[in-house]
Amino acid sequence: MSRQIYFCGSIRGGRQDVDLYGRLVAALRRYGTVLTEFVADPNVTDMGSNEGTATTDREIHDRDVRLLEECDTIVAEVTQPSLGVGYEIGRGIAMGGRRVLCLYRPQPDKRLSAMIRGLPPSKDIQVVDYSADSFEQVLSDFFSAA
Ligand SMILES: O=c1[nH]c(=O)n([C@H]2C[C@H](O)[C@@H](COP(=O)(O)O)O2)cc1CO
Repeated sequence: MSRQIYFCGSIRGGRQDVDLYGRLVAALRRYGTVLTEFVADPNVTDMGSNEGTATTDREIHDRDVRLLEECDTIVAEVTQPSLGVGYEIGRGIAMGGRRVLCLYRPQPDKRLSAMIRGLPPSKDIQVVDYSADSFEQVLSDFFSAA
């Protein structure tokens, strides 16, 4: 069976990076099935326009926890801070058995949360600094280490 990839990106935390999310999701499709393509949908706004099957916040939460249970790999773009993304990463790690790649674009005057940067690194849990032009190599390195 192909890899089941849960992609996380900010929605209500701000949609500044939605185009990059689209490029990441397109690249991730080469490595497996992306369960959360709606995160990269430019029609989904921070004020909550509907993104498919779930309409209420409870439905969104329950569907996403179910998808987290189904996935074997979590890839999170963590540059734009998002409560939901932080929750998904923590909950996914607590489930155990999932590989996790957090992607961060360093910027002046900002620091990534210690609760993400401080994750104990391993082959299966990585927090990587990257740029919008360099993610292909980062993804290739992460998935080839599986
Ligand atoms: O409408 C939604 N649909 C949805 O799937 N999410 C999930 C997936 C994203 O990786 C993450 C974004 O969280 P937040 O909205 O707090 O930035 O939460 C979050 C929302 C809105 O909070």
